[in-house]
Order: sequence, then C-alpha cells, then structure tokens
Amino acid sequence: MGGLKITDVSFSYGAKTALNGVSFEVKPGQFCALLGPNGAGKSTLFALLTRLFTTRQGQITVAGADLARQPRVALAQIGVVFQQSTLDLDLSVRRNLRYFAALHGLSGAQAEVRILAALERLDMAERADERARDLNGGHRRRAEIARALIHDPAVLLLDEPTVGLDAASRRAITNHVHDLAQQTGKTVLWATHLTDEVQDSDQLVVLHRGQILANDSCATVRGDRPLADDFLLRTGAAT
Ligand SMILES: Nc1ncnc2c1ncn2[C@@H]1O[C@H](COP(=O)(O)OP(=O)(O)OP(=O)(O)O)[C@@H](O)[C@H]1O
Repeated sequence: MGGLKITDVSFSYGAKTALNGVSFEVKPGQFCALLGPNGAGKSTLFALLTRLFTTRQGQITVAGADLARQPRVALAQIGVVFQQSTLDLDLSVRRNLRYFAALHGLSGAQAEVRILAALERLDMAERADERARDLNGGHRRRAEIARALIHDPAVLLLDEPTVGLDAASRRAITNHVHDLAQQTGKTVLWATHLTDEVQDSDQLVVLHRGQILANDSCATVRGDRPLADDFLLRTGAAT
C-alpha cells in the first residue's frame, strides 16, 4: 500500500503538451530514478504529484489514496524536496524543522523526537543548532531531506536535489537516500538528468518530451552500455 502509482497522466500548458500518457508504478522500499533531459516533463510531473497543478487526464495514487479524490490523505503520505531550497536561512536547522513539524500538527515532545530521528538519519544531528545560512550546500540539502521526513511519509519526492552541489556532497546525498529507501521501506522518486546518480539496482524511468522511453531496473535498461551512453542514444541529450 505504500507505493506510488501513476496511470496514463497527461498535462498541457495551453497548446504545449508537457506529459503525454505517463504511467509507471514505484513499489515500497524502491528507489526510482526519473531520468530526463531538460524539458522532459520532470518538474511538471512533480507539480502534479504535489497538487501544485491538477489534471483530469489520468490518475495518481499515493500509498493507496487517490490524489484527486482523497487529496488530504494522499498528500499526508508525501514528503517533498523541491529543486529550489526553501529553508529559512536565518533560523537554525532545528527551528526550520520545528516549524515544519507544527505545520503537520506535531506537538512539541513528539516533534522533538521526530526531528532528532530525521536529523540522525541524514548524519545531521550535530548541526541541529547551526543557522541554515552557515551550512554548506550539501548540509542544507540534507536538512531539507530530514525536514521532508518529519511527518513520516510513505513516499519521498526529490526534484533534482543535487543541483549546484560538489561531487562529494552529491555522492553523500545520493547514498543517504538510497539507504533510506532500503532501510525504511519508503518509496523514493528522484528526478535527475545526471546518470551517475542512478545505481544498477534502482528502478529507472526514462522520460523524454513528456513520454516514457524505458521503465525497468537500471541494469536491464542499460544492458552492456554505460548508462550515460544509453541515455544519450535514447534521448540525444548529453549528461
Ligand atoms: N509554465 C509553462 N508554460 C509553458 N510551457 C511550459 C511551462 N513550464 C514548462 N513548460 C514546458 O513543458 C515542458 C516540460 O517542462 P518541465 O519543466 O516539466 O521539464 P523538466 O524535465 O523539469 O526540465 P528541467 O530539467 O529543465 O527542469 C517543456 O517543454 C517546457 O518548456
């Protein structure tokens, strides 16, 4: 019941079709990379998943709840890390998370337990009282991922979460989130255009011009080719 199911979803901006009949399912505990070049439709799909936009074409089910019919139930099961950082830079990490916990109706003591657990999962507990502004980009991102876990969602959505980070931070965050899916059984949808963030055992959905070109384990999709070559061949996009 904890997974994510997208069935025949389409979306247009006026005459411009951004998503055309997109269907795929991600099972609990699975890390799914949504790989697509610029303009593929990744952000549009994330906007639909978070109900920033709505569409009548297709169906989205989050942990068994229909996003259109039971939006509150479905959204309560989603944690999101957007492309643009949304931390309050003048607050400490802990206060950023506290504020978010309050939005989800978590009380003081309960919130503190959840905050500590989420920060520990991201190796950020010792930075809880540092101001967000004083953290490097990688640690800010980790704080945002911890924040997205506060309400214990079944599904974690991350839209190009490593944008602007150096190689070491990218790798650390990618590894943390892979571990998270495996160890907690959460469903992860990770949008990216960077092939080196995808591991062979991941589910790989390749999106191009609003359509799905491949959906299988990364190992099966790429076969004998390095993923970067395979992606280039399928989409004509350099990584
Ligand atoms: N507000 C908008 N109005 C019109 N067209 C749009 C709008 N937003 C996106 N598009 C178009 O829809 C398509 C999908 O865009 P989207 O931003 O979802 O892709 P993306 O995969 O997230 O790309 P990127 O990696 O650049 O963020 C593109 O052709 C884009 O030009």
